[in-house]
Amino acid sequence: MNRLPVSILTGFLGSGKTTLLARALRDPALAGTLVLVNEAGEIALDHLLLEAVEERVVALPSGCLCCVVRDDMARALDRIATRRRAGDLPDVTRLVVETSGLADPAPLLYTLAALPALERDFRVDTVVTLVDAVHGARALDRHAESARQVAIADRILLTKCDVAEPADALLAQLRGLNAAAELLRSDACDDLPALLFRDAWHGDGRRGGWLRCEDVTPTHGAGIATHSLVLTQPPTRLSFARMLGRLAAERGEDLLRLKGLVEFADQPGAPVLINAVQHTLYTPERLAAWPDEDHRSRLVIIAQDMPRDELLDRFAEAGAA
Ligand SMILES: Nc1nc2c(ncn2[C@@H]2O[C@H](COP(=O)(O)OP(=O)(O)OP(=O)(O)O)[C@@H](O)[C@H]2O)c(=O)[nH]1
Repeated sequence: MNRLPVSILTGFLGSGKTTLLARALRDPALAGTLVLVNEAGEIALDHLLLEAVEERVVALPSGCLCCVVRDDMARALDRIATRRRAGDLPDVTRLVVETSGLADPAPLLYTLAALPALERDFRVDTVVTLVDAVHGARALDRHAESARQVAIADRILLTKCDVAEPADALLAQLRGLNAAAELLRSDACDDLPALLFRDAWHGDGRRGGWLRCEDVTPTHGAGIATHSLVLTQPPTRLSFARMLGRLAAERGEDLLRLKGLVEFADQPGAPVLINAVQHTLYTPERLAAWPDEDHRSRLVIIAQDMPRDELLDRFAEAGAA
């Protein structure tokens, strides 16, 4: 059975997640989409707002997607997987998880990857983070969760551009937090199924779009920066795996996202797609060929309070820089 693609929809309180999801679910292309909603308040309301598809929406108990609720999430996912395997959900082809506006979404990605039972059944496709063009800058300044939601995104969607044009300062802030993500506006985005699901982790990797981002020095108070590294020497698979394992173990909290295409000395000819979120290293995937003419091994790392020199030292240790 194929793994169910999962889209994670995140964004600070009131950024427009439920509004967007209600719009998206009216699209026939998303007919087979199951939705998990996780809310911050005591009373779950969002699932009521998604009435058009209520039978497809499961509201989790209140709370953030932090350690406490991770169990509920894991249980909900496990139930979906079990029912699918039993042939109970023949029409379900995708899953959207709307996170609480107060949640750091990294633990959810961790839950999906770290539990073998879930990794077998689900595949994180895209992380979409909504940022309110009106209040977004303030949320980013005041709430670390908001910054982490942006840092972990594959796509950042600016909402409420009908009310205010996003300020240059906000755009610079977003770029400073995550130069690798695609930056889109909701008023110019009609194809919501394609926004939520585009096989970003793998598809983007093949096209290498996110690898073309430039280095960005930390401008944000939270100390989150995007580092682009080009490896000058091919590491061996073992030295690279050891180094990444150490990085994830020692600095996992601060390693928000790592993606890369690396050609190994002991496996030349094609690159391997590397993906990590915090403590979680996803199974590397060997591509059939380089996605474009650029055959340099390269990585994009979004991290908090991690000086570039520290990263360079670690890669040098693995014989890669
Ligand atoms: N003008 C305008 N209003 C919007 C837009 N998107 C959302 N809103 C409004 O913003 C408010 C909050 O939107 P929600 O969709 O509830 O936001 P949310 O992210 O689900 O909120 P939480 O569940 O609290 O995290 C609602 O009143 C929406 O109608 C937009 O693009 N333009």
